[in-house]
Amino acid sequence: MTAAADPIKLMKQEVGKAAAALVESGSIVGLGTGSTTAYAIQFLGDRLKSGEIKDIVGVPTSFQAEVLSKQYGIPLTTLDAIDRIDIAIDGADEVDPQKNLIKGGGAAHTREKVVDYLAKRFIVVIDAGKLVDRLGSVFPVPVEVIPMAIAPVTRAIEKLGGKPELRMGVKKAGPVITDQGNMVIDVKFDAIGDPVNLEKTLNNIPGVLENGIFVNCADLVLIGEVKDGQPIVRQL
Ligand SMILES: O=C[C@H](O)[C@H](O)[C@H](O)COP(=O)(O)O
Repeated sequence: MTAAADPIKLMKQEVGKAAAALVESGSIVGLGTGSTTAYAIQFLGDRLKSGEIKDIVGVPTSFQAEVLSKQYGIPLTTLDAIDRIDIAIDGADEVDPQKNLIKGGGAAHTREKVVDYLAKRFIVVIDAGKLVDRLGSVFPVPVEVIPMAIAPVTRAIEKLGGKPELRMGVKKAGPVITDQGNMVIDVKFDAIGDPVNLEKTLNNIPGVLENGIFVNCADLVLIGEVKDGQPIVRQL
């Protein structure tokens, strides 16, 4: 007897495949972080290996993306060696109807923001469970903070009405440390009425490096769903 396929995994695979299919030969590709983007990187590597596309080069947004890209044979570069990113593929933790995002569930939002905003075309890959009417409904906003400023930043966030929580490691004692050597405060807001302003306000607190609100940057959101037992992809 075979085990039933995990529907979330199926949706992520399907949406990852759909995003990888949008990459053309000769492209410089921003490679996002997380479990959904991991499938896009895998399928992109498959297309390269089979000769379906050629001459692509990737810009990874995290150590995870770098390791996966190497595993799947995608050549990599850095931002100082290129003058454009043609397309970026990245996941999200929440997406609202205006295609605004909360990202950073994997603590990679700072590098992701640099790469995703630079891309001429930014494709977001999610499963249907990430769609919300209003940002902040479920997921807290990740805020990357330099370690010496954790206490004052926490107090400043409380004054804004947020409920801050220092992100702790799993299978590691103590806080999560980002690829930049910083910490992450996850901030729960009751509901985010004005994501444009909240993004700026959080980034204006001294000691904050970057937060996970991404506004006005996603060009296309690919949503994985399961319909009649089959995974499908629709667009927002
Ligand atoms: O820091 C991580 C990223 O922003 C991810 O893209 C985001 O958390 C979504 O990840 P996943 O596809 O694993 O849900």
